[in-house]
Amino acid sequence: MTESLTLPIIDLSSSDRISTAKSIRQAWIEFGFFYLVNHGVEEEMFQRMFEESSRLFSLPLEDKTKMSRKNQRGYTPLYAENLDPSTTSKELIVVNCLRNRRLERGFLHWSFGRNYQGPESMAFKRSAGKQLIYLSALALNLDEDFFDKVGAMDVPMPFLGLLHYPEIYSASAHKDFGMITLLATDGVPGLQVCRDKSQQPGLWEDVPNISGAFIVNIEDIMERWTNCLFRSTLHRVMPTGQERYSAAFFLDPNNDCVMKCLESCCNESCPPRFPPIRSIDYLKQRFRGFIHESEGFSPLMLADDNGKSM
Ligand SMILES: O=C(O)CCC(=O)C(=O)O
Ligand SMILES: [Fe+2]
Repeated sequence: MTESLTLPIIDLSSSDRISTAKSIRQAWIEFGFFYLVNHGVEEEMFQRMFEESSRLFSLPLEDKTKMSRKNQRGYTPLYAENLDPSTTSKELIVVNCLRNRRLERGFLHWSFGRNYQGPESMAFKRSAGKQLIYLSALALNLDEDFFDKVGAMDVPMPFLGLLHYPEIYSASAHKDFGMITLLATDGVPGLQVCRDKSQQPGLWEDVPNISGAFIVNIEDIMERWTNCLFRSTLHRVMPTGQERYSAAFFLDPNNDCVMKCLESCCNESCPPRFPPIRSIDYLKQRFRGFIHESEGFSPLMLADDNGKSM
């Protein structure tokens, strides 16, 4: 039987930012995951977003295919993800949260909470994602605005992935590629993490949903930046026989930001493990081969802020 994991709970509304940053550091070293509460996005917005997601996924396949994935955004059908061909992979719709396209506009409120009054860049400054970036810098003994100073956040790349798992569908074991993920689920179980990927067979633990909380995890870019101090943890979604909806807000640095091992994460006895690399070059390497290039379905490309592929 799979055990349930008790992840730490981080309260974003706490006025003691130093203590919050310490708890985040501990959580990301130990688990790579935590629950985030009091983050400013009301439960009612989660509800509205899942209703809208359900409406979109129930459209006929030909309508969904018209939104086929291009430049990192749009519809990815069942089975198209290339994580593990032996499993039944979910369908998803990816929207870029900092744009004003018709499909994307409706999700801005959800992504940014009630603070959203436009323009999007202002809303982003107050979003839970941005606050987490500030707290992560503090957690790494850096200036709060460190990630602004290195140009990671001047044109951030936040993508909202709406995910749909029909009854028997799942997501195979993977780690996320970017910086930080904020995940909301409709409460149907299935998410599991494997804390020690070297152990064979791996021990998978359930991550129960907490109503109204985000499940937040570190992604590979942050693991690399921190010289593996913070853990990008292997996770998957198992089929439960119930239809399931979730939404993942993937926060990536600006494409041109160069990720160089953070000074607070290396020293003579622990030298940098990875050479510096531009965020876009790293992500391109990682995304290559991730999506099947089937007929009528665009190969995955990364886009700059004007929607041009790079
Ligand atoms: O649906 C979930 O609970 C997890 C989704 C996920 O891990 C992902 O999209 O990267
Ligand atoms: Fe993931």
